[in-house]
Amino acid sequence: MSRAGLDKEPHDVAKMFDGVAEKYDLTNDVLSLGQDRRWRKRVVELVAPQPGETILDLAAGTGTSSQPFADAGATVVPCDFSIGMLEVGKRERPQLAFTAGDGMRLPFGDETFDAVTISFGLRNIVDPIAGLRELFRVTKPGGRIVVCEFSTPTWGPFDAVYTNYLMRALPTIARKVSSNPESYVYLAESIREWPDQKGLALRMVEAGWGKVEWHNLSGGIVALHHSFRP
Ligand SMILES: C[S@@+](CC[C@H](N)C(=O)[O-])C[C@H]1O[C@@H](n2cnc3c(N)ncnc32)[C@H](O)[C@@H]1O
Repeated sequence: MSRAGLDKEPHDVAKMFDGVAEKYDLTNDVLSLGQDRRWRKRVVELVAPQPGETILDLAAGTGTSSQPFADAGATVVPCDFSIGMLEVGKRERPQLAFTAGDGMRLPFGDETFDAVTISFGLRNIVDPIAGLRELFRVTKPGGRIVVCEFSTPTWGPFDAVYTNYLMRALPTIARKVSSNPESYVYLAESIREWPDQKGLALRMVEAGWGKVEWHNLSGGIVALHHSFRP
């Protein structure tokens, strides 16, 4: 077993991330040509963590997306269902409260968090609307959500070049830098299958969230959707 299928069977997804955990952060930096650092900075700006707040970072993986919230003085709970990713995270960032949990059935009570966020994780959840409902359930009324996910480039010609990168170049580069190159074929396919900016906004509203706005990053390669729990 080296990659999950587009049916996103949870056991296969967790196992696939177990397999890439050791080189996950390095591979991300290489494949995104270093853009991921900029994207992550924008996520933190939008969440705007305040000292004393409690923030859930779902699908946190090794905690790369969680650390900045702790640095800002908030209490962050990085949650993930890949034990391999959690183990690397705990080793690299022992001060963070890594928690094992499935985004479809979160191990937290209702209205626990001031803000919830998920970076490059929602696309992997077998039922994203159910995942968005779970995030809603654990958020306090008035609390906010920021979803960082790959999206659709807004300029047609660029979209064509990007699709070519995704489907051809990315798997080739991944063969050189990743411990599990097949998983990057899944990455490319799952990005192409994922709804565009408006499609994700509609799903968030369907899950109960208030008015959704989004920002495109890197020409729409990534979009940040944000909203609040009414
Ligand atoms: C691409 S990584 C993102 C990690 C981190 N958020 C980041 O920005 O680097 C996606 C993560 O989602 C996790 N994941 C996928 N489906 C999940 C689910 N249903 N519940 C919890 N975690 C899940 C995977 O285990 C993996 O660690």
